[in-house]
Amino acid sequence: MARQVQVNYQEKPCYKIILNHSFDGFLDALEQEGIARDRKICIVTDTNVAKLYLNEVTEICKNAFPVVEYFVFDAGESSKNMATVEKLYEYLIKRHFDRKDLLLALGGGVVGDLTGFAAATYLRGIDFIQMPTTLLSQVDSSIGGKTGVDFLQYKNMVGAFYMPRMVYINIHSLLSLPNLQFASGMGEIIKHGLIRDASYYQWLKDHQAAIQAHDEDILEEMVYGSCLIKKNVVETDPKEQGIRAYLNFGHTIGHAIEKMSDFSLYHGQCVAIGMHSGAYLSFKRGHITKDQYEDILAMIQGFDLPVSVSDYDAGEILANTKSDKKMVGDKIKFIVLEKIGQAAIDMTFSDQELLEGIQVLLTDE
Ligand SMILES: O=C(O)C(=O)C[C@@H](O)[C@H](O)[C@H](O)COP(=O)(O)O
Repeated sequence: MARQVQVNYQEKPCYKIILNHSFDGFLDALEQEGIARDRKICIVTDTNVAKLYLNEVTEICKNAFPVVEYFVFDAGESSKNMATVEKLYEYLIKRHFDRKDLLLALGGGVVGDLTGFAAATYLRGIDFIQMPTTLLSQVDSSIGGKTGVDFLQYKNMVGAFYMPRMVYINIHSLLSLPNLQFASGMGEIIKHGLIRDASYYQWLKDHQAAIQAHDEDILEEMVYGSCLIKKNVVETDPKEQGIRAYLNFGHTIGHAIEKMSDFSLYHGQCVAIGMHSGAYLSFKRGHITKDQYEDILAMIQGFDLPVSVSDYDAGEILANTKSDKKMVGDKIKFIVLEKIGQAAIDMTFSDQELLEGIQVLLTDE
């Protein structure tokens, strides 16, 4: 086995992130973590991931579990809702899944968030394992126990903090990712460096060519580094009472653009665009220099991510930003960079300043 990261919850060991280069080590990982196998398992995945990995993972599970079921839903953010969760509940009820049984989330962020939420609520909570297959889910959404679905016009509006029993990462699955999805994950990875670790940010710059060539050892190093940063943040503040909000850098405006694009832009692309605003406003507040601001833009673009949008109205973006669930009264909980590698919460931005931060994103094309 390659590397492992222990994640604690409320200062007690809770689950491990296990990095590997195939799905083959999954049974050994279950054994190592003392996860019982004399129970039913339901693999939850989407139509895209099912084509790639469902057979392989099902065969592996059949060597360990007496009953292996699978539930496949349509790929995409449009499935991340209560209707899909209800279908999953029904599927589990019909197959007599009880409280000692297990769910396995095989896929990206939508699969992990939705399966985790179903696990948190079905029979008041059954075990689940995260098996993230996208870059974004490996470094971000599978870690920290945020589970949930979108509701009405709000992203991740209904959910629960609910910890997985294990996160099993197969780095090799990154090699089959479409370029846009790989870039989307890089958005969160760049964010990790910017908010928490300047040396990791520099490392990403220094290894850009190898990362983009998908050198598997370098990818492992990068995923491991990001997992460590995320682990550190969620251990310090598991329920987002304080510094966990730093992980929202780029998300406040990013979520608004994601929704306005009708989810045609990937999450990480929208975070990249949102980070542009965050970096710009950090520069305007005098926290970072113009050179650093420009360096951040170049870094984001260097990893094939957008820093602007066309055909959007600044006022509309602001209005959508203000409908984010993270508003405190009429104030936006905005995340800025105090310097490269250190974020801060700032609730003092006026609408005028925010509009200026949005304006820099808009192009005429
Ligand atoms: O784990 C967290 O906390 C994060 O905020 C990580 C984000 O990158 C992630 O997109 C998260 O799902 C956003 O959560 P939300 O509470 O802002 O919806």
